Amino acid sequence: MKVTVSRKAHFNAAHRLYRKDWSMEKNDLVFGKCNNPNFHGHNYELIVSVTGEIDPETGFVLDVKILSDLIKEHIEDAFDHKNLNLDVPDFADLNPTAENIAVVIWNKLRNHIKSSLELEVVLYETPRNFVTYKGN
Ligand SMILES: Nc1nc2c(c(=O)[nH]1)N=C([C@H](O)[C@H](O)COP(=O)(O)OP(=O)(O)OP(=O)(O)O)CN2
Ligand SMILES: [Zn+2]
Repeated sequence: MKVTVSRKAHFNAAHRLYRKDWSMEKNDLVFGKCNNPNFHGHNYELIVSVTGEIDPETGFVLDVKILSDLIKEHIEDAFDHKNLNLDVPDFADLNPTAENIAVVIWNKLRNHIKSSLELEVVLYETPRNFVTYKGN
């Protein structure tokens, strides 16, 4: 019997969507207002879910405090109030789209959660736009 435990988190960050190897015109065409050279920001909402068997001794799939501490240390402290393009090395050469941010978050957390547990990341870039990554 598998159960899913989820934790919500939040970070505020700036970004610009563009490719360094494209002209301004092409970036404008593809990324529109998201290519603003002066950046723009989002209030990102993150839901991290872990699925697995309940430990019969503790009644936990994973102590949600452990999940909360992992998200704070590896995601919130790294991304909150940062410019993703300029301040976060993961995006030095990777466009900080919601898709890429979700994959980066998943990879950062995966190493710290035992492999028998499934991991899913849902990232809301705006209240209406969100992406999901489960590692495949
Ligand atoms: N597939 C993706 N498409 C877009 C992404 C993305 O990460 N993945 N990102 C953006 C921009 O970051 C943009 O800032 C999104 O904001 P906005 O268009 O303002 O958001 P909304 O759709 O919620 O606003 P509306 O008022 O509903 O237009 C664009 N595309
Ligand atoms: Zn944006």
